[in-house]
Amino acid sequence: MKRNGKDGSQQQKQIFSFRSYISFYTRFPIPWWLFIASLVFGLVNTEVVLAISKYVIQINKGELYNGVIIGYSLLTVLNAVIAMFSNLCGEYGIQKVTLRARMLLWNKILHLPMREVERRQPSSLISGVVNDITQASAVIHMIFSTVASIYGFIRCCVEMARFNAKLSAYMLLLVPLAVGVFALVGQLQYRMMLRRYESLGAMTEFFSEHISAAKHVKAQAMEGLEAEEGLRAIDERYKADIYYAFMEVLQVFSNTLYTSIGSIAIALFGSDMIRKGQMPDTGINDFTTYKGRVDQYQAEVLTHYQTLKGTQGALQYVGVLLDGPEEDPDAGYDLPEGRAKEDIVLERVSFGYDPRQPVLHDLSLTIPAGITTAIIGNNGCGKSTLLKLLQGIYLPDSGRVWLGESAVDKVKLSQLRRRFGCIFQHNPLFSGSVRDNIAYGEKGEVSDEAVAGAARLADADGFISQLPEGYDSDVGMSGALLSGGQRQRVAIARTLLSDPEYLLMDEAGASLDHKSDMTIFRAVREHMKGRTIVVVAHDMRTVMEADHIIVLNSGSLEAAGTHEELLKTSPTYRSYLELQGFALAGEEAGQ
Ligand SMILES: Nc1ncnc2c1ncn2[C@@H]1O[C@H](COP(=O)(O)OP(=O)(O)OP(=O)(O)O)[C@@H](O)[C@H]1O
Repeated sequence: MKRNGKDGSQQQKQIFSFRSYISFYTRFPIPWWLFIASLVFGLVNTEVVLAISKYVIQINKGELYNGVIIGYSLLTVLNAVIAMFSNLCGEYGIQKVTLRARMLLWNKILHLPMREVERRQPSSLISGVVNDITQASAVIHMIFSTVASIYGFIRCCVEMARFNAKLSAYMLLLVPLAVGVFALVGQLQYRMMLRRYESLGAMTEFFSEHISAAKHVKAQAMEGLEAEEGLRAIDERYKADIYYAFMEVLQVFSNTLYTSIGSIAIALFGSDMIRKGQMPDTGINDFTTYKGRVDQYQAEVLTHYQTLKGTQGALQYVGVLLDGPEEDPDAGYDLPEGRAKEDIVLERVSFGYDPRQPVLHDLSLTIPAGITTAIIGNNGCGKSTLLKLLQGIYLPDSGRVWLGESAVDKVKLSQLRRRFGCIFQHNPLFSGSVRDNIAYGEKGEVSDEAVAGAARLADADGFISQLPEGYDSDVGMSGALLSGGQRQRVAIARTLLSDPEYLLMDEAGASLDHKSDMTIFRAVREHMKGRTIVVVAHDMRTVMEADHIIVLNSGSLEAAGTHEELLKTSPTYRSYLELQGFALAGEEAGQ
């Protein structure tokens, strides 16, 4: 299973350029002042470090005066304090960047077009918000640290050159070697990091999907097979981690090797200079003190480059996501005021989740305002898809959906969707109380009476009042503490509380017993009297209660009309009635 959707990561590697990577940081406010403060502390600390070096050289020479010891001690403490403040500001900045980047990503996910949401696995999106985004701050912090490190590098080089210009010149000749090695390792770091994050995403996807299906795994005794599948997901991450660890070892090795080459060069050239009397006997030791500082700052600068490349790999998925399309629910025209007085019209609508495989073909039909319309058809013929097009969850590939005079693809989606209430076969509940779930989506205070009224309409108040804490009872994660039918009633109550102008019911009664299904359906119709209801149902008793019936056949319109009309015009309709045991006498059907 591949993270990053069906297109795989190859395509995303091409899209997420270095420029996109950098422009990621223009998408949210960055607390520059914290990083600047961290930088200033860092620069001051460089001076303190240099001053300490001078004391160290004096101590090495045996100049153990009180002033030297006290100065060395005070500066060492000062160094620690300044470093603490520098880190404090930097860390605070990092956490702020992570917070803002996370919010940015969450908002993006909320506004992804449905096609995009489905193209990406939910767990990949979760992994983006939870894991990947934590890398976002690394680059900002690194920019400032790099400035401090470059400053430190130059200052230490100057001091080193003052101490011994000739030996320093030899050392600087080694710098291009270090740059080359670190650049190579940086490129590797990018690839390894990308692989790590991809495998982490794939592993998260695997476990979230398979753990949530634990019941089915047990029921079918598939533990053995699942163990093998799980091992494959774990193994990918294991390999990515191994490669990354090797790369880190390589990084440390190249750093040590570079430092060792420097030390050997100092020993060779330094001893020669001592022999020729160009340097005091303690010269190598003193020079090494400066050289150590130079190496430290140089390694910092080069490691920052590697971090930059590594972060590019870590943010690849997030970056491509942020660069992708977005739905603006407040763009477009205002919907005219009015309550359910407008027909919904589909005009030559064609649509496919994959445009190469259309689900709806050139479909034209009218859903009359103010009455109940039932949609029937075989499994997979496109009934639910049609409902999604009505609310602009998807837009047609061709043709148009109209709400009265308003084209659905031109109006503000936020206004359009608020006019619709939807009850599906499976409705998600959220962790929290029954009351919270019924009032979900309502702005402002919702009275207990309004919540109870909606629950009564959905025939839910009976079971709710028997729960240990009534309306305050917890429904569990995704409503797991309630039965399927109870969850459905809570969802129906929630939809009715929102008092929609158009109600879409997609096999809403499937998890209810027959009696409750009809009782609730009738109560809902009574409550919605004069408003538009569109119901997708397989139970012909429900269908026959509708005022208008649409029969779909493989994504096309077979027939539309009243029960009596369809008995004459739709073979599919007649066959459904017969299959469910309704006797067809002439043009009438009765049980
Ligand atoms: N999110 C999706 N991505 C890709 N294909 C989808 C998606 N949802 C549905 N389909 C496909 O579109 C077709 C129509 O599905 P739809 O759910 O609209 O059918 P339906 O008539 O409501 O079926 P049922 O009676 O079984 O609920 C099916 O072939 C289905 O596989």
